[in-house]
Amino acid sequence: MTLIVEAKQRLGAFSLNAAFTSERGVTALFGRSGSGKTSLIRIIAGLARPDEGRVILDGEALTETAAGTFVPKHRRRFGYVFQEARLFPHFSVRANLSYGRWFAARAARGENFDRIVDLLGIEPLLERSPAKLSGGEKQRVAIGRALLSAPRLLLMDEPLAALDAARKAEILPYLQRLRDETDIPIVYVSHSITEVARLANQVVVLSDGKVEATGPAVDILSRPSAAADRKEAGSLLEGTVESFDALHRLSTVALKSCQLHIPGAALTPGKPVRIRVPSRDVMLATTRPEGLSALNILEARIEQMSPSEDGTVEIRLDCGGDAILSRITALSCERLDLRPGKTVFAVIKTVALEA
Ligand SMILES: Nc1ncnc2c1ncn2[C@@H]1O[C@H](COP(=O)(O)OP(=O)(O)OP(=O)(O)O)[C@@H](O)[C@H]1O
Repeated sequence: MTLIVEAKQRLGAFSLNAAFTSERGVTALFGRSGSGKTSLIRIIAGLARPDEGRVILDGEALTETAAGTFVPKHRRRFGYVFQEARLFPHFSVRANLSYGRWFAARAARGENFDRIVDLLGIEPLLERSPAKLSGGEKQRVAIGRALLSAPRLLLMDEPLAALDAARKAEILPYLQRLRDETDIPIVYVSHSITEVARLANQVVVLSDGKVEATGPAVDILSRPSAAADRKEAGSLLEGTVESFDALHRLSTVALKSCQLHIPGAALTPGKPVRIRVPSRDVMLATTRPEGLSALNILEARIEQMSPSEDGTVEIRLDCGGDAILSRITALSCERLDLRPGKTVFAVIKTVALEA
């Protein structure tokens, strides 16, 4: 799959001028409120025409202003999931799902139903009415309905934004399965770094209508500028689960050349995982600390130090090939005489890790 998007559009005082290409998996359109994410996804969907630009999916021009091409929304065979589920209130869940299937190309109907119901865990909900579903359950049904239309591309605009943290956590694993077990490409709009870190293969960062950065999620999200909110800044690491200690509910994850211990969820040995390490949860020591409750103490080399005006310094560490960010005060930097090239020990609060 190759999706090429180029779009210029004036919307009142706002001007969108963005282009990206995506190859597979989940492409996240990420940026703060008002950066142009929804305007761009509307152009991809065929809900809006750009003043200038093109949307090409696998060589087929769906929008191409230079040639006067514009395939209307309903003929693009895309699936949509919005912030609110928009289910038909008088239909059961099963009937809502069948509505999606009705739009599928004839060949794609039928065999998919059970697989999608199973993928999203909605079998027990089939005979209920939408009014009797939680927000998270509704959203899973909406995703199922979109999938049953056998879309060539799935567009998701802040699908978790209306849900509380517990419901978000409940849905994220289903979205990961969707990414890993189907081959439908997804364009996913979000302003949440946590969601993007969990789901995205590729990230397109939008800022004031323009593409500020684009590339693999692991590269883009580990940049200090990726986080709109300083509290969210951190690094994204990829590793493989080595083992799970059931007694202590602790998983061991192998990174490039070191290990991290992660509490909580039973991770499956052999599986790839992502771990986000917020920079404010990484402390530094110049000698290996002893008698400390932290389980993750990694030897690292200081690569780069970027002081901020607020009296803190962001320090980029090389931990045996993996980049980890730490934010500490300028005073601590001075006291520890930190500088690029120096060997330090990164103390990472284990509870802060999420796979
Ligand atoms: N039809 C329009 N006329 C004038 N201005 C518009 C129109 N549509 C969008 N805008 C403006 O364009 C900018 C980008 O809006 P857009 O909804 O694309 O941002 P967003 O990144 O999706 O934001 P959010 O996360 O808040 O939904 C905003 O400043 C918005 O006010």
